[in-house]
Amino acid sequence: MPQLQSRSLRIHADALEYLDQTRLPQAESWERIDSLAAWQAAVKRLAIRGAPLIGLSAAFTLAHYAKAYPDADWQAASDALRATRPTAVNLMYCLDALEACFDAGADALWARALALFEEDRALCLAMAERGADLLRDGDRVLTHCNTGALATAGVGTAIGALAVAKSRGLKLHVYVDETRPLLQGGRLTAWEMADLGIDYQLICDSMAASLMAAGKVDKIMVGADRICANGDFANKVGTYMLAVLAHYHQVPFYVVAPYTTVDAACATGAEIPIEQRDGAEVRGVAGAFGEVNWAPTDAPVWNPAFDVTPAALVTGWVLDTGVFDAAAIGRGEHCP
Ligand SMILES: CSC[C@H]1O[C@H](OP(=O)(O)O)[C@H](O)[C@@H]1O
Repeated sequence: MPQLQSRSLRIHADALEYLDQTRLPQAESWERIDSLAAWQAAVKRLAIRGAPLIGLSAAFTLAHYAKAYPDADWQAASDALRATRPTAVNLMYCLDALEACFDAGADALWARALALFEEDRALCLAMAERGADLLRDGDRVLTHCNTGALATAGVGTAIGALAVAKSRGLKLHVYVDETRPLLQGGRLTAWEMADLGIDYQLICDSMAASLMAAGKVDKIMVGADRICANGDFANKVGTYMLAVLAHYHQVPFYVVAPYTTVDAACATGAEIPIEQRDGAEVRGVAGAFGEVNWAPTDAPVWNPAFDVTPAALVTGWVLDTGVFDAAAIGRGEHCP
């Protein structure tokens, strides 16, 4: 019986189980993590994904490692986890938090990991409430990638706002970007929309422009992997395209994230490390549904996992502590 669990994590005293997100929606397959390498492999292939979830699962993996290997080099272990995916700052936030407890021993790491998990669960609900406050009955909302319960310890970030709005009785229609190349929208958000009973339509990323031109989108809500001190932010590739379109079509564009996604040490988006991923992800696709390659096997590929949206294109930053403009983020007003 897990001590704690979320939609995609089961936390035991000595191990972690995760819902393999590469196999959704066709299969709900739970896998076990019992080593640093197992966590790294799961995160690298996005079986574990989503900025908050990456950080939280790393925290428990490090805490388990410290308990199992009290005389090992915990800093080297933390450094190995930190290097796995460079863009989502929640990973660094969680590992920094555990490293600050090294002198207090393994039990302190475990307690800190539990606190981080409960913190994220609370942050999700807080930001979801604020995001839902921005929605109106009948709104047609466009989302990108996946920002639901699968990616966090709680109700999610942008999708959390949709879930809370639905629980308040608002009728929404959600356009779900399939989100090439790994299809987090088509596979995971569509699955979560059905689970939440929210009316939605799945679209190809290339269809978003025509939707906005037809006046069919009232708001856009996306997540974030790292928000800079000036409000620039990194999110799944394709987000910047939506922001430019939203600006042109005067559609309100919101980023929804916990305060733990804000990196005050990162002055502007130019400083965000953008993860470059294997070209095979663009030449074809694989999952529980099977595998197919449509491009020439030697087709050269450019595959950045994220892109950066400048603060000037953002209507508001919806955090657990409130809804802010770029200047307020820069003044640190979002900090609890
Ligand atoms: C609440 S998850 C935030 C963020 O993480 C996703 O990236 P990935 O699927 O590569 O882990 C996506 O950018 C979401 O918006």
